[in-house]
Amino acid sequence: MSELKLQPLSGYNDFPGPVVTIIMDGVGIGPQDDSDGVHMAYTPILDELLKGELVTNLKAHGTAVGLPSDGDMGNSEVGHNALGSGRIFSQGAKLVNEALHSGDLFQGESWREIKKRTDNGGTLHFIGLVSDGNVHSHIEQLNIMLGQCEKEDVQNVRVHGLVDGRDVSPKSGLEYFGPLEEKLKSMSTNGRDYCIASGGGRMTVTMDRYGADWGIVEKGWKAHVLGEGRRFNTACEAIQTFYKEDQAMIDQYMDSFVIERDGEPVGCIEDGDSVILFNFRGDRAIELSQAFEEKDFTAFNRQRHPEVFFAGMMQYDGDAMIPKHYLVEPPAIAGTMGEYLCAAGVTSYAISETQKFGHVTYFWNGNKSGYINEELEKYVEIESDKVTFDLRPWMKASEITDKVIDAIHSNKYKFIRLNYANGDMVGHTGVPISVRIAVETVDLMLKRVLPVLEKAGGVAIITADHGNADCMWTDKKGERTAMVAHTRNPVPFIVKPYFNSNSYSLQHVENAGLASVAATTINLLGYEAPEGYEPSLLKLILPGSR
Ligand SMILES: O=C(O)[C@H](O)COP(=O)(O)O
Ligand SMILES: [Mn+2]
Ligand SMILES: [Mn+2]
Repeated sequence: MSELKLQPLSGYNDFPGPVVTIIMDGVGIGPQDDSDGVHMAYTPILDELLKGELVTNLKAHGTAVGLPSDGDMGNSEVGHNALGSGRIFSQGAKLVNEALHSGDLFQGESWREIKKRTDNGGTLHFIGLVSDGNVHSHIEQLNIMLGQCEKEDVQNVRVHGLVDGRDVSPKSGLEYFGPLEEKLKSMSTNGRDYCIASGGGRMTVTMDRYGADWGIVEKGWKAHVLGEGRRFNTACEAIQTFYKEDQAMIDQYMDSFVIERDGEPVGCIEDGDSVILFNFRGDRAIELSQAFEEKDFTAFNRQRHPEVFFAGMMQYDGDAMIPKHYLVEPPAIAGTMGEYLCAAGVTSYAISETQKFGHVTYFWNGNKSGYINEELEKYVEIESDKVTFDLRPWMKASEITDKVIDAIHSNKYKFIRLNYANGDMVGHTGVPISVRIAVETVDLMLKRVLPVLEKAGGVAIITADHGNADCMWTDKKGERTAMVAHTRNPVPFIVKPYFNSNSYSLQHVENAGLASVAATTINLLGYEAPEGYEPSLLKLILPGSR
């Protein structure tokens, strides 16, 4: 533990209230036109805060958060990893690419075990998100693995593909499933039999997170494992049929589908088979992993629990070791801010609603679930509604705020962090009227929290993990397409102190990104930032030094 010791910040005077970090999920700084849902919303509080002295923009995408290139939009995982760990780690998207291109992945124990099973007649099933969104998966990574299967002459391969439309454009499924089905067909020579076996929209089928709605995983289990769901001859036929039957249908909400051949599901998962969950990001991969791995599983009735070799693209939870087998070693995110603060005896409080609860705990703590030190920390989850959030854009922001106000009043916590999910979760629906209400909700919450913090004599840090609401549509030759994915825009960074014991100025940091928030927070709590952390965005002005 000794290397986790924080050194006191010289010249620092303590103040009575807490440091409160408010993450406005998905609220980036956009083009300030009518496609920008943050700009379009009525946000008097945020507008005023942005005029303050301790205000800047932060990079929240691409290499600033450990993604392969600056063409990659940010996301909650990499954003909260950076916020909580104060450093930039090469993330799943990048690590998997490296392991695939070097071929290391195919030398690993998991791949070799899978090969043994397929040599013994087992089918290899790939389950995952079929798109190039690069948030949870990338189709090119699936393609490389399929190429290797062909090269190693794996006989039977089935793909259970989830339709995206959330990290990519809302009705783009055929652009990915068309070429994939073609590719699988062309690989089916010399006795090989490769095809898509089942699938469905990612928000309806399989990819639930944080236990928000296990029914989603059950639906996936039924389609992928048991072969239960509406039958089609091909995945493209399924997608086209869903579009035809409902003009308003968008990919992420599609029902499950099962591909049949000669009247039977073409790819149920059976004893002796292998399964690769090819998503690299953990939050929406953990529940399916548990369904495959846990002996005494109670979240839903599996009906049948096949004996398979199950491997994740990565290990999704390093503490709980979920899953046991995986293809690529995840980033080793140690020495997080939470670990340092616990070692220094600093009390903290983390809160969000279900959809983002793991973001301020699990992602924040370097993809580890559970408390670091239960005596010093309190984690609170408010149960999210089970709807598409265009229907309830206020989400649970008020309930979160009530609790935060209580936490400030209690005087028990020196550091409070919270995530308002609205800008992001509603941003993903692409419904402008709802996005506007979502952003206005967050502004109203600031109006509620800040006066309480002012009374307590604390300091607020207000920022976001990436953009989303800041772009609601794209316009091509006068035709608007809903933009439901995250953006590559910077995010606001605002420090609002309500004390007069210290005085700060902004410190210029070249290419400042989200990872600098941790050092800043640790400084505000009275400590030097740990070695290796990205530089703080604030400078403490010592008396007489101005
Ligand atoms: O999982 C999701 O909802 C999206 O793919 C990414 O959103 P998040 O990174 O904000 O969670
Ligand atoms: Mn987010
Ligand atoms: Mn999002």
